[in-house]
Amino acid sequence: MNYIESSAGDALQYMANVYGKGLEYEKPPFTFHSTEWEGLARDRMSKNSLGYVCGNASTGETDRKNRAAFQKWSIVPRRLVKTTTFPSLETHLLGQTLPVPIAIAPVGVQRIFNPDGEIASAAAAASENVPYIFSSASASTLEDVAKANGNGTRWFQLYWPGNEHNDLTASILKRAKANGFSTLFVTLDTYKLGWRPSDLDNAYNPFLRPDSIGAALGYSDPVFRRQFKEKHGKEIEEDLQNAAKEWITRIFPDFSHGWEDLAFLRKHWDGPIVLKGIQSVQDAKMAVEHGMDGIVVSNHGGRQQDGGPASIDCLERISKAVGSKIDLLFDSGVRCGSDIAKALALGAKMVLIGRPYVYGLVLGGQDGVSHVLRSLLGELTMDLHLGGIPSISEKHLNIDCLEYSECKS
Ligand SMILES: Cc1cc2nc3c(=O)[nH]c(=O)nc-3n(C[C@H](O)[C@H](O)[C@H](O)COP(=O)(O)O)c2cc1C
Ligand SMILES: O=C(O)C(=O)c1ccccc1
Repeated sequence: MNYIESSAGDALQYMANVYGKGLEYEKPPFTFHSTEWEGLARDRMSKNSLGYVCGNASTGETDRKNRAAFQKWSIVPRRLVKTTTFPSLETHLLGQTLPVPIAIAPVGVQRIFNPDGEIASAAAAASENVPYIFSSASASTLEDVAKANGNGTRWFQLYWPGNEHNDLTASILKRAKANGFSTLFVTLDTYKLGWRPSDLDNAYNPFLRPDSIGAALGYSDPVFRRQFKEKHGKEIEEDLQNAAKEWITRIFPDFSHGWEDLAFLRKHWDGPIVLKGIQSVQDAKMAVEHGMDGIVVSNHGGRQQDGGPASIDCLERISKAVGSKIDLLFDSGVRCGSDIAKALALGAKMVLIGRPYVYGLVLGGQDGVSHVLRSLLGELTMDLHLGGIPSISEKHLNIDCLEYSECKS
């Protein structure tokens, strides 16, 4: 029996069992070495899926910078900090108190990684008390994912159709709200997919597979269905290839909205709105001016634009400029517990986990995602605990915990 199935609980409890009792039978589903997850998953994926998840924009420079920049920061441990419990990971953002400071980043088409796709990751998120962000490009409907997520905290990520399709956007938002998605994440960096050589070489677009995976949100939407029928004189199921092509043009309209268009979302969404994909201080200030509740400092894991800055460097600058005015969330390049600690110290209140949980999904479905989340949280707790940092509140964990040096690698 592995520890995910057993009653051993979280990774810290597992650690206590191993170090304290040497419980050999309680093996993890796969390694605790977070640096090995990608390599293991690579061996288990088709060429197309591998190219899709591991692929980056052009030369991969942005992705490499995302990783390298973490190493410029070091957590300086403090000694003789008297504590009697493990550090609290509780975080406060978007008017909520949440038990842990990580969330599942929105990732589309998850069935190319495991037949259960989003259903497995949403169930794992709920069981680990980690918020789940549903992608507009999911391979399952939001209704099915909501069911799998049960009482979990779930948020909705919008790929935003052009203004001429505001009726579709309104319909999607209404469904999301009705199914318990409480916060809206609007991804701003992907109105068109980036220049990704892996997918171009494989001539691969997951939407255009024969099963047109990734269009579930559209196919289940009454407005999209009606429009398709009016235009083509048939149901979506009778012409999946055209339906997929049409859906792509809806959620990737080719051109960006403007700041003024946010008013439409505010009118149609009763809850917090978070802009995902912010990198510049100017845009962070604009988000504040436009009354947004949060921003995700993110460059989409370097998948959209090459030659960009490291996202963690942007976080530092944005945090100094607007950290007290708007909730900051962060992603891009987070691979281990100490990366999470550094992002929190630099001002993020929540850190989104992207590729690592996809590797978990490949390696072990729901249990694999749980293992990745538990492992990252266990590691984060130990990094804080041994650093003499009793909680992640600003009082204890802030930039004073970190030392900066130029990266030598
Ligand atoms: C396979 C894959 C699919 C993704 N799909 C979406 C998506 O549908 N919507 C979105 O906002 N971001 C999407 N992202 C970006 C993630 O939400 C997140 O920003 C990114 O993975 C962070 O970088 P990292 O995984 O390198 O840490 C996707 C990322 C990957 C790897
Ligand atoms: O690949 C991505 O980064 C992404 O955002 C996406 C877009 C469409 C379908 C699936 C994922």
